[in-house]
Formats: sequence, structure tokens, C-alpha cells
Amino acid sequence: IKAEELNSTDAEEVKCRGRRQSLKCNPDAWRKQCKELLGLIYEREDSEPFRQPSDHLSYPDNQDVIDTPMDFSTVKETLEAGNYGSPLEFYKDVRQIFSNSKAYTSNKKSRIYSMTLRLSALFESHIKNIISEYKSAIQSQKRRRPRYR
Ligand SMILES: O=C(NCC1CC1)N1CCN(C(=O)c2ccco2)CC1
Repeated sequence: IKAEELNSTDAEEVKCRGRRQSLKCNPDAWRKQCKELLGLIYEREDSEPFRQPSDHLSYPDNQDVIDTPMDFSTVKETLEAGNYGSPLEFYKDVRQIFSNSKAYTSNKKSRIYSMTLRLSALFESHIKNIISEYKSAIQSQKRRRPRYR
């Protein structure tokens, strides 16, 4: 069979089979990419207040305002333990950190809240590609039609 006779699905699979380890086709590449993204976040001073769980002593009303506490050390541990099944679950937890801060802050000008705005801009600019590459890697794994082997 000549390459041009393959339909797009087969061609995609053939391409991916050959290049399993490349970023484009490797459905596990996202873990490493998310670890690198976390590293970027930790490098930012803006992430400092969010690297540990909020201490409820100095922010007493935190408990009732925030129903799902989240912080970057928890995200890092979950990722390193292999307890995220996809970058979408990672994304959900990181966004929880930002929404908690927004829910908690009384004014939009608070210093801590402004730190989350900068951090989330950095985060969103990177996570988009990680998720779309993951989705296309999954697509090229899926057999769009049953094979009789
Ligand atoms: O205690 C915290 N972090 C743990 C400390 C570093 C060891 N906080 C971070 C989360 N947080 C807010 O996002 C916020 C918004 C407006 C005011 O505070 C509350 C304070």
C-alpha cells in the first residue's frame, strides 16, 4: 500500500506510531510539561503566599469562604505522586488556588489578589498548549474505526 493511499486516520496513526516519544503523539508528555510549568510558577515571587495551605489563624474567615482549600505544594505532590489522570485535573486544582484568592479577597486591589492575577496570566498562557497537545495525542491514539486483526 502506498502512503498516499492511507486515509487521514491511518496516516495520523502511522505518523504517531513512528514518533511515539515525540511531544505531539505521546499522551504522557503532559506530566513533564506540567512539572515544568509548576517550576516556572515557583520561580515567581508572586507564588509565595500560595506555596503552602493558607494558615487559618491569620485569615480566620478563610474556612467558611473557601470550601476547597488548594495550594501549589498540594498540586505538586499530587502531580509527583501520579495522582492526576490528565492535565485537565491539574488545571482544575490550579484554578482553585486562584478562585479561592478571588473569593477571599475583600477588594480587587489587594496585594495578594493582584499576585494571583499575574500568576494566572502566566499559567493560562502555558496550560492551553499542554491541554491541546494532550487532546490531539489522545485523538491520534483513538482508533476511529474498529480494526479486524
Ligand atoms: O495564608 C495564606 N497563605 C499561606 C501562608 C504562606 C504561608 N494566604 C494565601 C491565600 N490568601 C489569599 O489569597 C488572600 C486574598 C486576600 C487576602 O488573602 C490568604 C492568605
